[in-house]
Amino acid sequence: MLEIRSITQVFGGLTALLDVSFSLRQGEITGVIGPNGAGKTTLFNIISGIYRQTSGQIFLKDKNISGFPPERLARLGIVRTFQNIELFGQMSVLENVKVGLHTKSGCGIFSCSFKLPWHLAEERRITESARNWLDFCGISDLAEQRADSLPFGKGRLLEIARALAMEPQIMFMDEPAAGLNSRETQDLATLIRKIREAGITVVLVEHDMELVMDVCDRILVLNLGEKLAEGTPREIQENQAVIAAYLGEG
Ligand SMILES: Nc1ncnc2c1ncn2[C@@H]1O[C@H](COP(=O)(O)OP(=O)(O)OP(=O)(O)O)[C@@H](O)[C@H]1O
Repeated sequence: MLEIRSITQVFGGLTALLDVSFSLRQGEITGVIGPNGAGKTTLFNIISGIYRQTSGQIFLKDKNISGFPPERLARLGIVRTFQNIELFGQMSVLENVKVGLHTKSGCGIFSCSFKLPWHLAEERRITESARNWLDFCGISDLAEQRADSLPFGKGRLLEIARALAMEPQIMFMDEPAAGLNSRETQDLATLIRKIREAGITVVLVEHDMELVMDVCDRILVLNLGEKLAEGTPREIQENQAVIAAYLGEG
């Protein structure tokens, strides 16, 4: 469904990605792994419209989406979460999710404040939908709390709920397990599978190998900016080049 064709990214004299190609399959969880500096974040930043690649193209189904900015990609159903959680701290948990829904509905926060009948109905629909996504992520009991009062792990779940509220086709998650304890990481694995069951294609960059091997259907391995391997978790764990470059190091 999403196809990356020969992506190269050069920063000054440094080639961060060289001729990387791969395809995402609909409804699968794909992991992107590799040693520090392998180019994982750069690839994510290109696919999510933050960087413009030096060369190469990205296709969503048959549409060339190379160079589309993040808002336009979001409208096409491509959303991402960030490694550093970025919430509206003074707003409630529920309001944080509603912001994403307002952006999508065209019923802006200001126009909704006029409280015309259509807007009231729309506001109710948005609140209900936001509550459903909080429930989906297991944090509906925190709906009225201020976002900046949440423990770190719950903040991560809220960020995921907010991204899901955009109703993505593809969700990119940048190190979702970073900073989580082992219990929270297990719950995250359950949530990621649930996201796939909801029909959303998931891509994660992640250093937690246990999580990656546990949840991913396929894995892309980058090393020094190049594609080193691609395959199922078992194939990757048995791949000699991957063991030598990466998995063997621990
Ligand atoms: N904006 C930038 N300007 C210059 N060089 C950059 C920039 N972004 C990344 N790089 C370089 O590109 C290479 C790949 O970095 P990248 O952050 O994509 O790797 P990574 O696989 O995500 O690493 P990590 O696991 O440490 O996050 C590195 O050598 C990095 O220093």
